[in-house]
Amino acid sequence: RSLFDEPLGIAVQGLSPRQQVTLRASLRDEAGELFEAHARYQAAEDGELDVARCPALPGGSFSGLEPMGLLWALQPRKAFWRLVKKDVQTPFLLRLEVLEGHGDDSGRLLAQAQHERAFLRDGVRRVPVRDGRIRATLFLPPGNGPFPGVIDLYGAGGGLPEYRACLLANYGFAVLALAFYGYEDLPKEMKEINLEYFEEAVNYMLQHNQVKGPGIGLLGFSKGGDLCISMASFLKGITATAVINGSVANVGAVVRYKDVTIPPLGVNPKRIKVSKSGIGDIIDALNNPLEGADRQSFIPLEKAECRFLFIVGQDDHNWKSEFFATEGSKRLQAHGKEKPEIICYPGAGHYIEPPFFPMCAASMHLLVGMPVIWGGEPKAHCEAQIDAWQQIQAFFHRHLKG
Ligand SMILES: CCCCC/C=C\C/C=C\C/C=C\C/C=C\CCCC(=O)SCCNC(=O)CCNC(=O)[C@H](O)C(C)(C)COP(=O)(O)OP(=O)(O)OC[C@H]1O[C@@H](n2cnc3c(N)ncnc32)[C@H](O)[C@@H]1OP(=O)(O)O
Repeated sequence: RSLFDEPLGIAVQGLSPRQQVTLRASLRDEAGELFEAHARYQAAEDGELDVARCPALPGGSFSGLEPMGLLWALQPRKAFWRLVKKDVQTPFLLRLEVLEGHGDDSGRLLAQAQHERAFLRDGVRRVPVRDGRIRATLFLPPGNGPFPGVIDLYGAGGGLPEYRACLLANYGFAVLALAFYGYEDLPKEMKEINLEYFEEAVNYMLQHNQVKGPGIGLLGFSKGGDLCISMASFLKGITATAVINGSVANVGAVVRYKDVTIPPLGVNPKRIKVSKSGIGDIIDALNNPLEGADRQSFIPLEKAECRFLFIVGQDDHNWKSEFFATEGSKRLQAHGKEKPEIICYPGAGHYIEPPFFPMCAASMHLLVGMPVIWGGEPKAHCEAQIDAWQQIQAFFHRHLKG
C-alpha cells in the first residue's frame, strides 16, 4: 500500500537471465472503466528486472528508462475518460502483471501483484461540512492542530472533487474541498457566482479551531483558479493563492460581490477548431482581456493582499495560461505589488492534477459541450505534476506559517 501521489518501486525477481517479459499495469476506476499500460523488458543477467534500472524496449506504451512509466502511461480504454477518485476513503487497486514474451497477444501470466494506492493517510479525518450554505468536505491532518488552512476548488463540471484536498491534507494542511455548483442543493448550472458564498467558506476556515490564522491559502485549478483570484481580490483573510492553469479574467459566468459585478470574458465559438474526429481545440475561443469591453473581465487582482503562485502548463489548450500568468504579474507590479511566482512546465497540458494521475489528453468539456483537447505530452505532464505538487506545498508552507 502506498499513497496515490507517492512514487512506486517496481521490480520482478526470479526470472531467467535476459528473459523477455511484458509488464502490464492496470486499474479500474469506480465506474468500472479500465486504465492500462504495458511495456516490454528484458531481465538482467541475475534474473532481476528493476524498472528503475532497466530501460523498456520499443513496442509498448513507452520505451527507455522510465521508473514511473507504468503509472504515467496508464490510458483509459474508454475514449474521453479521465481518472478521478470519488470515494477517497477507499484506495485504487493497481494490478501488476508479468507476462511471458513480447508478443502483441498477451503471453502466459508468470506473476502478478496487487498494490493499493490510497488517498487518506492513516489518522487524517474527513469531515463533511454542511454549515450555512457551504457544501464542502474538510480534511484534517492527524495530531494536534492548528494547521495551515487551504480552500481547494476545481472548475467547470462542478460536483465535489475531494481527492486533491485529501492528498494535500496528508502533508499537514487543513484543507476544505469546496463545491460551488452541481452538488446537492447548490445551483445545477454555473450561471452566476456570488462571492458571498465563498466568503462564508473563508470565514468558516478562519474560525475553525484546527485552522491556524491569521490568513488561509487558496488552491484552484482551471475555472477554480480565476475564482480563487476573485476571492483573493475581494475577500479578507487570504494570505496565499496558488492557481493551476487558471485565468486572470473572470470566465464562464458573471461574478458578483456586494456592489461589484465582473462580467465573464467574451468567447467566440467560431474560433473553436474542430478536427475530423469531432474533437475541439478551444485555445483561441476566448477574447483578449486586455482589449475593449473585455477589459472589464480582468479581475482586479492588485486589490489582493496575498502572495500568488501560478502553475502553468505551456501546452495548455484550454486557454492561454502562460499569457494570463504573465499579464497578472504585470498588473500586480504596475500597482506596486509583489511579483508573483510563475512556474512554467513545457509539455504540460491543462489538466495538471496531483502526481501520478495519468494525463487526460481529451475529454468532454462541460461548458463547451464537445470533447476538447487539453494539451500535454504524458511523460512531461507527469513530471510537471510531481514538481508542481512540491512547489504548491512549499509555497503554502512558506506563507501560511502563522
Ligand atoms: C465559457 C464558455 C461558455 C459556453 C460558450 C460555448 C462555447 C465556448 C467555447 C469555448 C470556451 C472557451 C473557454 C472557456 C473555458 C473554460 C472555462 C472553464 C475551465 C474549466 O474549468 S475546465 C474543467 C476543469 N475540470 C474540473 O475542474 C473538474 C470538475 N469536476 C468534475 O468534472 C466533476 O466533479 C467530476 C466529473 C469529477 C464528478 O462529478 P459528479 O460526481 O457530478 O459526476 P457525474 O457522474 O454526475 O458526472 C457529471 C458529468 O461528468 C462526466 N464524467 C464523470 N466522470 C467522468 C470521468 N471520469 N471522465 C470523464 N467524464 C466524466 C459524466 O459523464 C457527466 O457528464 P454528462 O452529464 O454529460 O453525462
